[in-house]
Amino acid sequence: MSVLERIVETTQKEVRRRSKKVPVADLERLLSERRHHDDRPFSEALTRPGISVIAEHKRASPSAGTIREGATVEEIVTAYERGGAAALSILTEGPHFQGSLDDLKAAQAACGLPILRKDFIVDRYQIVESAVAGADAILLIVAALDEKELEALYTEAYALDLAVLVEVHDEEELRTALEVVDADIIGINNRNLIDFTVDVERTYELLADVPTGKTVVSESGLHHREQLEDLERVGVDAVLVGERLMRSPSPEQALLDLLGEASDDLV
Ligand SMILES: O=C(O)c1ccccc1NCC(=O)[C@H](O)[C@H](O)COP(=O)(O)O
Repeated sequence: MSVLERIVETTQKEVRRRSKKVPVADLERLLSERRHHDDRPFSEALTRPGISVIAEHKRASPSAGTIREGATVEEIVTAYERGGAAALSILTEGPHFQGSLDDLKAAQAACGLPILRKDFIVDRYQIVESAVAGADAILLIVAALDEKELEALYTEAYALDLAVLVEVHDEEELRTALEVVDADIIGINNRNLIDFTVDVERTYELLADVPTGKTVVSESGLHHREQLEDLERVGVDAVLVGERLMRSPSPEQALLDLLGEASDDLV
C-alpha cells in the first residue's frame, strides 16, 4: 500500500468518526452563519502580478517527520502575512501531518489572507466542514479520487463557494483534471507521493500541456529565490511552499528572501 493509499484510508476512518460525533446536517445548519469570501478571494490572490506564494503551515510530514515544534499557528501565519504571502495553506490532516481544523480556525482569526484547507479530501463531509471552519479553498488530489468522486467533490465545493486547487502529478492526471472538471486552478506537485522524491522539472514538463488561461501552482521542494524566478519566467502563477518556511528561525525573513524583497530592517 502506498503512503497516499494509507493516508486516504486513515482519512476515511477519521471522517466516519467525526460524522458520527457531528452529523452533516448539524454542520449544514452552521453554513448560513459563515462569513463571505469576498474579502479573501483565493483565485485572485494567485494571479496578481509577480509570482504569488501560498505559504504552508506544516508541523510534520511523512517524508520529513517533525518539521517544527513550539511555534503557535498565530505566530507562523502572521509572520507569513508580514512576509508577503498571497495566501495560506493550512495542513489539517492529523495522523500524518499533526494538523487539525482548529489550526485553520486559528489562522483565520489571526490574519486576513485567503486560506486553502490542505487535506486529503475524499468525502462531501470534509467540504462542508471546510466551509464552516472558514476555508476559502480546498485541495482535491486527482491521485486520491476516481473520476466520479472528483467531479462530485469539485461541484460540491463550488456550490459552497470554495475555490478548488486540483493537484496532479503526471500527464494522465492532468488530462483527468481538465477533462473531468475543467479545473481552473491546477497544482503540479513536484513530490512523488510513492517514493517522496522531489523534482521541480515535473512542473516544467506538465506546464506545456496546461491550456492558456488556467492558474498554475507549482507545489513542493521549493527553497530558493532563483527557482521562483525561473518558474515565473515560464508563466507559473504561484508556488506552494511549506518546509523551507516552517524550518526557518524567521519564516517572515525566509519568505521575504524567496520573494526577493529586503526586510524593513535591512533598508
Ligand atoms: O510532504 C510530504 O511528505 C507528503 C507526503 C504525502 C502526501 C503529501 C505530502 N505533502 C503535501 C504537500 O504537497 C506539501 O506539503 C506542499 O506541497 C509543500 O511542500 P514543501 O514545500 O516541500 O514542504
